Amino acid sequence: MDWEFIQKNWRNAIEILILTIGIYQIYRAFKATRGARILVGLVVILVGLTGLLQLFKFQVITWIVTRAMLVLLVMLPVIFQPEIRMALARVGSSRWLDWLLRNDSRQIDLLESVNEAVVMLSKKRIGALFAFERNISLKPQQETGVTLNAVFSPELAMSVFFPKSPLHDGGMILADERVTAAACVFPVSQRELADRSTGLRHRAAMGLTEETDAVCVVVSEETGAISISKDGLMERNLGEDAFRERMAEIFLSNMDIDEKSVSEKLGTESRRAGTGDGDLDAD
Ligand SMILES: Nc1ncnc2c1ncn2[C@@H]1O[C@H](COP(=O)(O)OP(=O)(O)OP(=O)(O)O)[C@@H](O)[C@H]1O
Repeated sequence: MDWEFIQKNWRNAIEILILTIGIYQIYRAFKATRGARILVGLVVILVGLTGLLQLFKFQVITWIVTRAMLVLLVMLPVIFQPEIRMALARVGSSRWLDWLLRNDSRQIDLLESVNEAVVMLSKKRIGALFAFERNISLKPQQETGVTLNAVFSPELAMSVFFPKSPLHDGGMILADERVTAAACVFPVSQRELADRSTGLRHRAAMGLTEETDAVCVVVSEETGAISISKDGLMERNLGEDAFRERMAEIFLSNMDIDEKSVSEKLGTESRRAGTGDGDLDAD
């Protein structure tokens, strides 16, 4: 490799690198979504069709396919609207931007109340589903439930999810440090899950986090197990400490270390004052 070769080709190398990173990032953003399969299907059909047309040189079909591709190009943003929204939201919620848009202490307080509520629900084996709105609005899901617009408290969560309460069926949505609605219906994940026993509450959490950047917390009615769903994936059977740590990681990752230690302290104190009466069970 001589100097002249490098001088001639360095632009190409950078271009290839940018394209590779770009394509990989698009693949990563789409990977966990339902649109991924449609996209792979479309690419396979297009590559196959183009290969065949090059081989046989059918003029009329080539003309039709070229025009159809243009129409498809216009349709793509419509077909992939949820995936595109999610991909953009992921860019928007990257750690760098989070760092710029710091959280305040209200979020620490809310998180502590949520942790306390979830642990209480788990110990009493009361099934619950919480969704935390982030960058993508959960307005469509809110409209399926009952608007509350209330300050969150563990007592409110217990009352809402208490069996036979009028609002216990469905999920509670939290946005801007408030409870916006309860008894909301979330989209149920259609993914083939290895574990066929996964019930509707857990599937609804995964469905919502597949389609939006929300984070869901599920308390199993059957076992009391606590799970967190993010990006369409489910972290199951988190013990009390693991759950608190994971929540802090997700929601407070952009905070200063001393702010975090304040919240950890709060967590320890409220754990000592916990009102639950049983141990967590695994699924
Ligand atoms: N689409 C949905 N959106 C929100 N909540 C839902 C949805 N579908 C079901 N649920 C809630 O899940 C409850 C049924 O849970 P199911 O027993 O099927 O789930 P599960 O994941 O096995 O949970 P558990 O471990 O608590 O039994 C319903 O009573 C309802 O409150």
